[in-house]
Amino acid sequence: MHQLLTSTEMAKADRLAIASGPFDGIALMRNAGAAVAAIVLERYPHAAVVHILCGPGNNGGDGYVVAKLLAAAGVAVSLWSSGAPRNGSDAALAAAECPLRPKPLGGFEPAPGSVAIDALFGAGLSKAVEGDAATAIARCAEAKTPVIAIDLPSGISGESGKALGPAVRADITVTFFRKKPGHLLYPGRSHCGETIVADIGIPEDVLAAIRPACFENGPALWLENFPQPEVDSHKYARGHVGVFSGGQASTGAARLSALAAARAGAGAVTLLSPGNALQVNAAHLTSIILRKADGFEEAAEFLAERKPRALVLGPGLGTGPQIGDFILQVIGAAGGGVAGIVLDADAISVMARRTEEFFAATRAKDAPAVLLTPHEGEFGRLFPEIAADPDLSKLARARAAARLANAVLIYKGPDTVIASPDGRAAINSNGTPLLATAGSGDVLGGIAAALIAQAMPVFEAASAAVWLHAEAARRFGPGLIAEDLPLALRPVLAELAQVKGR
Ligand SMILES: NC(=O)C1=CN([C@@H]2O[C@H](COP(=O)(O)OP(=O)(O)OC[C@H]3O[C@@H](n4cnc5c(N)ncnc54)[C@H](OP(=O)(O)O)[C@@H]3O)[C@@H](O)[C@H]2O)[C@@H](O)CC1
Ligand SMILES: [K+]
Repeated sequence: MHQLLTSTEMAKADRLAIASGPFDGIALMRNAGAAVAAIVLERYPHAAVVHILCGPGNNGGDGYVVAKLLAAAGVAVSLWSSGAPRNGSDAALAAAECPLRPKPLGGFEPAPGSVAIDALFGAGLSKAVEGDAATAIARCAEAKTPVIAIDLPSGISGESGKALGPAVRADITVTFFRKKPGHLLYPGRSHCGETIVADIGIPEDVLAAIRPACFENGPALWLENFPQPEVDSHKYARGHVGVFSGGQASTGAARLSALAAARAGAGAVTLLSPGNALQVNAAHLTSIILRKADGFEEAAEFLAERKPRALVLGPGLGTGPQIGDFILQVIGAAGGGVAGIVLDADAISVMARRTEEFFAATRAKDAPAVLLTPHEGEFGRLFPEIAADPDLSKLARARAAARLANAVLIYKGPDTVIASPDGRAAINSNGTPLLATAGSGDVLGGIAAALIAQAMPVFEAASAAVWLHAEAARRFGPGLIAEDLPLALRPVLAELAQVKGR
């Protein structure tokens, strides 16, 4: 259920389902309407009136089916239409099968104690909602009428989650077969309320032909690749992570990354510290290995001798010009042995001043895989043209940036998007405002590095890290600070290990 479908992919699912039978278009529409009607009866059994607002397309068609079924169940139904469905469409058939006559939408006023079904626009939304439909949306909001949206809250793009003008704020959104990106990307997500996915008889095997490239992030996406330590595994076989520390006044961020990497299962973690910060790092570390690395030569010695599988560069590293040289040199030297380099925080800000050299390094033939973890501000600095394009959704921005940088991206925010240069993307849905705390990003980088070091492919490792990080925060609850996150991973990891062991 974790695949997210674009409107083109959903239309293909529809066509393939009709071709394979037994349901034709109107039968799928009847199933869709029946699913919505069942939810209305279950959730609002005492509604005084159910207002059904139908648009001119097939979303409206679903509404006519709901009207017929609820009326047959003895519910007081009031039907409103913004225009007759096109002749010959499934919606026209559904309207013809409905015994109720719709009233013109312009006269709609929600009655006290009523519930509204939003069947105005769904996948076919093509422009901003205006006129009677916009007025109807405003009237529901003013009267605080509970709204159940069919497929999408009208006015929200299923593709981008953007509001094209006025948009319904639903309490429940019932969509069909699979969610769409707009259910998870903001502001769409906040317009959906609870999103319920209903089965309308489209067979699962249509997905093999559609090959969706976008997913809701969760264990279903990556559990297969999630590391499980073997009984006889050696600590270095469980993956060695190297984390570069900043100077003596800014060492904490790297230590948070290092500790998180250790908790996330890296067999060994080395903190590479400038000589002037060894004392302060040593005073705070126990199981983490500490090694002096002043400048590139000593870092290169570490790479050659200890053969780490993953590196974290950025937290607390500083933003001086020599840091930029250092990062480019490490990327250049890491190919072959290192499976992935996580570049976060200061590393992103520094590389944003040298994008040409940076992208040349990440695109080089033998470059290690790179994982970038920008928040909104860092994204804007590193990818200014993509960030400034008003037509792109967050999903599209993440994908374009991943392609440009030839890197996996964790584009952070309340709807974090993980994107791979191969076009795959995942949208995270278990985020929590608790994660908006200093040092939380450092922990995320460490978790991702640990999973890469344990042989998880970088896109899957990044997705798993984002999910684990949020899950740990949610379960810990209020009062969370970044120091708590590594230990808070433990119950989440234990549960995953149990599921995987089954
Ligand atoms: N695919 C499936 O498997 C299944 C799909 N099903 C259902 O079908 C829905 C998709 O139906 P759909 O394609 O007919 O699109 P829909 O959203 O009804 O709107 C299109 C109409 O609205 C118009 N219009 C658009 N925006 C407008 C605006 N702002 N202001 C004014 N007009 C506007 C647009 O006009 P046009 O752009 O052509 O000028 C066109 O006339 C889907 O969401 C689901 O509910 C289910 O039955 C189960 C199976
Ligand atoms: K709708």
